[in-house]
Amino acid sequence: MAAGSAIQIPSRLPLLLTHEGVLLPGSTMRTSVDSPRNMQLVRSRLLKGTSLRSTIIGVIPNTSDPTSDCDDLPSLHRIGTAALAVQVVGSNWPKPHYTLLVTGLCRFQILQLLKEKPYPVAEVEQLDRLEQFTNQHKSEEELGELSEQFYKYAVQILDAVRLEERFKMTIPLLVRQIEGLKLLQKTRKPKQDDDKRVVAIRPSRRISHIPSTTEDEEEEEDHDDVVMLEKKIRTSSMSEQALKVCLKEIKRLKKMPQSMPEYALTRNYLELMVELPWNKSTKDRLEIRAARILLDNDHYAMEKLKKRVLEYLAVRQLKNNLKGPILCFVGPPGVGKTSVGRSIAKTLGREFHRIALGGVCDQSDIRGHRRTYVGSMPGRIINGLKTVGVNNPVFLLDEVDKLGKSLQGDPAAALLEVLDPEQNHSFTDHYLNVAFDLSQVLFIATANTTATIPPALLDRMEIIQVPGYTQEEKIEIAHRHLIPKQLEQHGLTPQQIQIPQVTTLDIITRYTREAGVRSLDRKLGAICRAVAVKVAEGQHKETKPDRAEVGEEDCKEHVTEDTKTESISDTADLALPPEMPILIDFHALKDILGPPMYEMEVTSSFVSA
Ligand SMILES: Nc1ncnc2c1ncn2[C@@H]1O[C@H](COP(=O)(O)OP(=O)(O)OP(=O)(O)O)[C@@H](O)[C@H]1O
Repeated sequence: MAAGSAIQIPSRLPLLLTHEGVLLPGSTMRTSVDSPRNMQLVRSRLLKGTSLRSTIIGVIPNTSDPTSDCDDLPSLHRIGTAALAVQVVGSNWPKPHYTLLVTGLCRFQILQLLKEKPYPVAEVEQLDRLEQFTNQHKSEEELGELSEQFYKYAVQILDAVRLEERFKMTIPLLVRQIEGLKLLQKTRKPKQDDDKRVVAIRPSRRISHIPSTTEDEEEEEDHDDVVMLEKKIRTSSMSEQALKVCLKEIKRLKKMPQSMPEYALTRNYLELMVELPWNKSTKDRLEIRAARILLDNDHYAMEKLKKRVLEYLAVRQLKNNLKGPILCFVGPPGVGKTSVGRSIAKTLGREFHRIALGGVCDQSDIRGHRRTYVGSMPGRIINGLKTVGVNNPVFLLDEVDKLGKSLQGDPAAALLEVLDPEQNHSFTDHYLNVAFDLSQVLFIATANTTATIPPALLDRMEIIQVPGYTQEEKIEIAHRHLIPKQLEQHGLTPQQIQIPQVTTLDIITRYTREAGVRSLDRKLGAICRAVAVKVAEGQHKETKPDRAEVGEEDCKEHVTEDTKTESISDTADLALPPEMPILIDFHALKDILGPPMYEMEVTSSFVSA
């Protein structure tokens, strides 16, 4: 198959021995040159100084050349490719080597090896017709080039000198290659889809041939959720303005890919809008006589406050939609301001929600953040409405005197709108961005002092002073409310503990000094705890009478064991040990609460006076 009038390659060619990759005529290959023989060939035949000489070399595939010079030349593959070096790049890292870019010209076969050192040179016979260096043989050679990665096949293609033979060899390879490419295309498809998802999720998923059931199911679920959400929006009783906004948002949500952060934001917003009690309210059960009884039962004394609350409720009963003043209970800590608020809600049969305003210094705490903010939330008013689930709860704005002010705005100013009956029917939280009617909400505020309440806010409220209690009132409160409550909390009964009024007076005068009763309540709690221990120990002694003489230490050691073995009937029989009820006298008081805290002070002031 020697070429006739076509271009002839030299009959003697220096040989480059490659061990990876096969250079086929018409293709280009980058090969690393690092064995001494190949290095020598590059230096003396291809390089002239630092520039490249255009020399044709013979590239012999499938030959692992030994790294040492002295070693014999390995056996060479019979057929090689005459090639033109296009580029040589030298490097010293990690060891001296060249990277050679060669273009295959035509096949040749070795006739005779002329020399082995310093690099092999052979007498060759050209096997392919070489007309031009470029596209002439491209169509044939492309076949081989395509399957170049199949190394062993590439060598066979190189060996197939006859065109017919070459086709026979290449076509099955090509078919395999096409199948492989098809498969590759299929597996890559979901990735492309992922990119497309940003624009439209559903259509692209349907086209995809890759079965991804779980993802599809998830999407279907989400789709169902959105449909459900839309249904809820349409059936909810929200205002016309809110409905309009929600429908617009749901339309946006449907088009939005779930991966977008805004998707979750919009969804949260819509869910809140659906959850809000736009039209849901509890029915007021207002009966002034019952209200009076309930207030009297819950709180002792506070006559002025109770009277005003009853007046307020009575007017409400007569005139339903009262745009009345906001009541603000002002008094020292622990005088029952919060608990009266709770009682009012109970009296009216309304939900109760306490909003602690102490330390709030950000306007958005009341009005919410705009939805463009990262981590935006509705304000405390809207949140409270969501929590109670009705639009007519009793909101107790606790500690209005402790509202702060900061760079983030003045929360007191935001409260003005909330508390103004003329304005609050269209209160607009920044997060909702639509008006919500607060006119049905009953606001009650509490404060320790009016001095720090902003005048504009003070102006909107009716101040009811709740003074501190007298000693007698405190004793009554303790015996009517606090002691029964503490006994219940500690699992005690009046048969187990007795606190005489003189002891209560001792606690009030010698252990507490306050206008309210919170400290008194705490001391009573401490007494109940101590008595609970005694009662528990007494029960234990009664269960095991033979151990009565045993030292206290020994008793403690057996507590767990005994508790395990005790039957319920045993404990029931022995619920009242003989020394019950435990009487709390001054000695017991000293034992439990320690020495009196204020006695010495009183005495010394008395003496000095
Ligand atoms: N007149 C009263 N009758 C019955 N219990 C009372 C009375 N006054 C206060 N209490 C009780 O005292 C405790 C403290 O009351 P509460 O928390 O309502 O005080 P407060 O005035 O709101 O205090 P603060 O200003 O610190 O919030 C509650 O358990 C409450 O039941």
